[in-house]
Amino acid sequence: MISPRNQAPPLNIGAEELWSVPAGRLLERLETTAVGLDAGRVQERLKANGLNTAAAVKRPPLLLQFLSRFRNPLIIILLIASGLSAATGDIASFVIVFAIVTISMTLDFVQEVRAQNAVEALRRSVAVKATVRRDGSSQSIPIDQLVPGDIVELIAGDMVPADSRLLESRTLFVNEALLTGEPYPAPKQAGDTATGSENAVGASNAVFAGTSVISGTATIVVCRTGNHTALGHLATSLAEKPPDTAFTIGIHRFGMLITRFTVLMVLFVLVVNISFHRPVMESLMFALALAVGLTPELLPMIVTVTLARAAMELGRRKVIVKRLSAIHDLGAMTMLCTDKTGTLTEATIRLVRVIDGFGAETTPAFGYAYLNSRFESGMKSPLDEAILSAHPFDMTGWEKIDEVPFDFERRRVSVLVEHGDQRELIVKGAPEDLLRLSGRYAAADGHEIVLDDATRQTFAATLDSLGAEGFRALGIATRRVERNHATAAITDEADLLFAGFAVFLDPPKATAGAAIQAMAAAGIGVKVLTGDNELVTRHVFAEIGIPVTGVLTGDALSHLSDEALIGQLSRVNLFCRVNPQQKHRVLLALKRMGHVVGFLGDGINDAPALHAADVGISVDGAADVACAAADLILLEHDLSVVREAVVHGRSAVQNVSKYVLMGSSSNFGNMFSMAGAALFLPFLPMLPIQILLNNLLYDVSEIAIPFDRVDEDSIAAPVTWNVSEIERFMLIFGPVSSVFDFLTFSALLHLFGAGEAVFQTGWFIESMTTQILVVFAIRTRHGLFRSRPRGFLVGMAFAAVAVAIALSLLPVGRWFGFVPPPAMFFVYLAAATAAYLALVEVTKMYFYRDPARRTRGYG
Ligand SMILES: Nc1ncnc2c1ncn2[C@@H]1O[C@H](COP(=O)(O)OP(=O)(O)OP(=O)(O)O)[C@@H](O)[C@H]1O
Ligand SMILES: [Mg+2]
Repeated sequence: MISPRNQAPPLNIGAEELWSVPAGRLLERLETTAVGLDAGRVQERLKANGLNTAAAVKRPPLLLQFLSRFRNPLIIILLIASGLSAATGDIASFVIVFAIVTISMTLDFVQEVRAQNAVEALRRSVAVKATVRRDGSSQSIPIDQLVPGDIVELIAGDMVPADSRLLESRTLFVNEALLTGEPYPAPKQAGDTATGSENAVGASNAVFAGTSVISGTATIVVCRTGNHTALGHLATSLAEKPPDTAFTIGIHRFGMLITRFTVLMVLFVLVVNISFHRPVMESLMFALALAVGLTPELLPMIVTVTLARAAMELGRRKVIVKRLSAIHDLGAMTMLCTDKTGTLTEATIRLVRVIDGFGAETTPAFGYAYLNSRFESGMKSPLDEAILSAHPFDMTGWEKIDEVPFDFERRRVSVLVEHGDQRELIVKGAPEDLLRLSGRYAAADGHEIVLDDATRQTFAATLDSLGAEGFRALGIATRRVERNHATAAITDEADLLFAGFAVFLDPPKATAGAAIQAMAAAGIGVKVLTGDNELVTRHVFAEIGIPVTGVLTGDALSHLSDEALIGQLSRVNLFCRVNPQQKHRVLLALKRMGHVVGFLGDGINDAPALHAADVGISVDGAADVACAAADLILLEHDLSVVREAVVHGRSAVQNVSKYVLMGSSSNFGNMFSMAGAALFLPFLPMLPIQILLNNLLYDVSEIAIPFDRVDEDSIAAPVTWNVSEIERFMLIFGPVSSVFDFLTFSALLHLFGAGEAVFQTGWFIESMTTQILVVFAIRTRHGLFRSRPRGFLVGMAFAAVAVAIALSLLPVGRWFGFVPPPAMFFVYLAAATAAYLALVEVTKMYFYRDPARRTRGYG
C-alpha cells in the first residue's frame, strides 16, 4: 500500500518571536532568503498553513451548507411527524413529504450557490494584491495566496497583507487604527531590537495585517498568516458579521412579523382541532404544513439571487461589487460624497509651466520640483507623475539624504538632498502654505530677497489668478542647511526660500455636469469633498455647470461643533482643503441627519470615509487601502456608472419587495382561510401533503421574480424598506384573498356538492391559481396590463398553474389524495380568478391613491 506523503506541519512563528528575534535568525527559521521562496515551497506551505484569510470569512463546505438548511425547526418537526405517521403505516405520505422538502431545499440551494459563485468570481478579479518575490522575480498575487516566508515589497497606499517583520524600510509610517484605535500614522523601522513593543502591535520593527502604509517603502518577510495574525484573532473573537444595514434590519423585521402570525395560527389550529377531538397526529401535520406554507422560506434565495443578478449586470457595466448587500444600500442612497480628481475632472493632469511669484517662467524651480517628486518615497500622486513626465532632468550629482513624507494634514513633502558640498531641503506642497512658510524668495538672477508684505500679496494674487483660471498649483521652496544636517524634520519646514509655483491643468470632465444633474433627478444629492483649494474647485464647478450652493473649508470646519456642522450641511455642497479626518466627519454628520450616504474616492486620504459610508465606492487602480475599504469598485472612473448602479440597486430592492408582498398578502390570506375553514368543516380543508405541494409549486412559480422587470417610476427615487407599509398591505390584501376562498368553499359545498376529496382538490386548484396569478397584479402599482412582466415570470407562473391542475386530474394525483372535480368547476375557477384579480386591482387603486405611495418603495 502506498501511504500518502507526510504533509509538512504548519509553519508557526510565535507572536513574540516575530519582533524579538534578530531578522537573520527569523529568515533561517522561515527557511527563506531575501530573494523569496520557490514555487514548490509555496505550495507546501499553502497546504500546511492554509489561505491567508481570516476564518470568519471562509465558507463551510457545500454539503454542510446544504445540510444546515435542514436546521430549520419547522422542517425538523415536519420530518419527525411524517416519520411517525410512516411508522403507523402511512409510508407514502412520508416519502412525499420528504421528497417535497428535499426538492424545494435543493432548488433554493442550487440557485443561491450558483449566484454566490458567480459573484465570488467577480469579486476575486478586484482582490487586493501584493508584490511578492518568488522564484527570483517580483510578482503581483492576491494577498490570500501569501505564506510564511514570503518576501513582500510595500509602498505607500498598500495594505499590510499579514503579520510580518521588516527587513528594510525607508521613512515608513503605517496606520494601525484598526488594531489600536490610534488614527495617527505610527513610525516603523527595520531593526533587530524593537521599541514600543509593550502592546501586541506596537513593535517598531514589525507590521501587522489590517494596517496600511501611509508613506515610505519597506521589504518584509511574512511570519503569521490568516487566523494567526493579530487581526485574525480580532476577527474570530468578534465573530465577524457584516454590520446591519437598513435593508437587513427590514428583512429581519419582516421575518419576525410573519413568525408572529405563524405561531398564532398554528396554535389556533391545534387548539381548535384538538377540542373538536380530531386525530392528534393529523392535526399536528396539518398545522405544521400550514406553518411551512406561511414561512417565506425563499426569501434568502430571492435576496441573494436579485443581488447577484444585479452584481453580474453591474460587472458587465464595469462595476465590481465586493459586498453584495451594498446593492441595497445603493438603492436607498440619498447622498453621494465624492472627491474631485477623476470624478469632476479628467485626471489627466499635465504640468503646463513653472513660474515665479510674479508669474514669469523659471527653470530652477522645475528642477527642484523634479528632484522632490523623484526622491519622494510615498505613493506618487498624479501631480508627481505630471512633473516627472513634463521634461527630462539630469539628476547626476544629486543624492537623497532624508525625507519628511507627505501627509494629508500638512499637504506637503520635503526631501533633504545633497549636491557637491551643499545640502538643501526641497519642499513641495499646497502653495498657500508654502508662501506662509517662506521668508525670502529667489529673484530671477538668483539673488535672495526678503519677502515683504507687499510682495507676499503680489505672490498670493498670482496664485489666486491661477486658481480662478482653473489651474492647480503646487508651491516649491528650498532651504539651505549645514553639511552635517543628517535628518529632515517637520520643524525644518520654516523660513523657506520661495522658488515658484508648478502650474497644472486637469481639464473638467465634459460629462460630469450631466451626471450630477442626473443624480439630483434621481433624488440623490451630491457633495464634493476635496483636499484641493477653493478657487480651483469653484472653477471646475463653473466649467461643468453646477452651482456652488455653499462652501466650507477644512479650517472653518475645524471650528464648528457637530451640531453647527449639521446646521450647515443642507446648504453646503463643496468642502475644500479638507483632510481625511474631516472627510470622515462630514460623512458621519450626513449619516446622523438620516441620509444613506455613499462615498466615492480613490486616495489614501479617502479610506476612513470609505469605511464609514453606507456604500463605499472606489476605482480600479486606486490606493489599496481605498479598494480594501470600498464595497464597490468602478473599473471606469465615472459618475454616470454610479447612477446606473443605483438603478440596479433600486430594482433589486423592488423585486425583493414583490416576493415579500406576495407572501404577505395572497399566500397569507390562503393559509388564513385554511385555518378558518378548519373551524366549521367536518374534515381537513386540505391534506398536509397537499399544502406542502401547494407550497412547492408556489415557490417554483416565484423563482422568476428576481429576473422581473420593474416599473420606471418605482425606481425614480431612493427606495427604502418600510415594514409598517408591508403590514398594512398584508392586512388589506390578505382578507381580499380570503373573501374568494370562502366563496369557493360555499361553491364547492353547495354548488358542486363536493365531498371531502373533491373539496380538497377543488380548493387546491383554486388557491394555487389565485395565489400564483396574483403576482401580475402585485408586481406593479399600475394597472395589471400597463406594466409588462418579463416572459420568464409569465412562463413560470402559468407552468406552475398548469402543473397544479394536471396533477390533480391525472392518475398520479391519487397519491396526493386528489379526485378530479366536475368540469363545471373549471368554469367557476376561471370566473372566480378573473373576479379576484379585478378586486385586487380595485383595492390597489385605493391602496396607492396617495401618489407619494406610488413612487416610494416599501421594499
Ligand atoms: N505629491 C504631492 N506633493 C506635494 N503636495 C501634494 C502632493 N499631492 C497632493 N499635494 C497637496 O495636497 C493637497 C491635497 O491632495 P489631493 O489633491 O490629492 O487631495 P484629494 O482630497 O484627494 O483631492 P481630490 O478631491 O482632487 O482627489 C493637494 O491639493 C496638494 O496641495
Ligand atoms: Mg484624491
